[in-house]
Amino acid sequence: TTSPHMPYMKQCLSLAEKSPPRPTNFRVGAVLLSRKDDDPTFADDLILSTGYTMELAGNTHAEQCCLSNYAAVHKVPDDKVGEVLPVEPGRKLVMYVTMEPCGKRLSGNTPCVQRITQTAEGGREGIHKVYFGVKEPGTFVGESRGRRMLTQAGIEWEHVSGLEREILTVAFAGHENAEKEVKDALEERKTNVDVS
Ligand SMILES: Nc1nc(=O)c(N)c(NC[C@H](O)[C@H](O)[C@H](O)COP(=O)(O)O)[nH]1
Ligand SMILES: [Zn+2]
Repeated sequence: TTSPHMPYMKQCLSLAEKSPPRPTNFRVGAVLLSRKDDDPTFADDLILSTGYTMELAGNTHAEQCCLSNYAAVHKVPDDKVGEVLPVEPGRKLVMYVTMEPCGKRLSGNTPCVQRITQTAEGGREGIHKVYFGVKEPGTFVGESRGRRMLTQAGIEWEHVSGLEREILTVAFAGHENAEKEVKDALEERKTNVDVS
């Protein structure tokens, strides 16, 4: 039996494939949903928003577009998205993303971990958990710190395994030596198997 997370990771991968290939970032896809507590088959999930890298104008990330799209629909600026995300007893906000959210961006733009943690404000929990399909490869920022920053902010995360090769192939598509970078990233995974 495949994990119940797999359909969402595949949806994120399809979103990532819409991203214009660039050598300066990764092609990533994200889905934000509301999930009922103790709902093992996720039968009552409600999808709230989706996003992919550079979907929105400028140098934008998938998670950033996912949150920005939701903010736009609710007519608030990006930094106020926490105020319009649903807060319902017995339900939690969950984000699926093909790649570990960034804790640092070479461009200096606000990292997605910060955008995710900012959804918790004014006593609202905000995003409760993040599922991602691969750790961020070392290409731009070396050892990735996103998942550790999520933990420090009290946000749960989990690595959904099984689509690493597909996710990395899409992510690196705009890079000079994409094939080698995918191979290296997969090797990197084999050496330090811990995704903690
Ligand atoms: N999780 C994630 N979603 C994305 O949509 C995306 N593009 C990245 N990419 C992470 C990578 O670290 C940054 O793309 C580089 O650090 C360059 O930074 P900019 O993207 O120019 O801000 N990571
Ligand atoms: Zn990011």
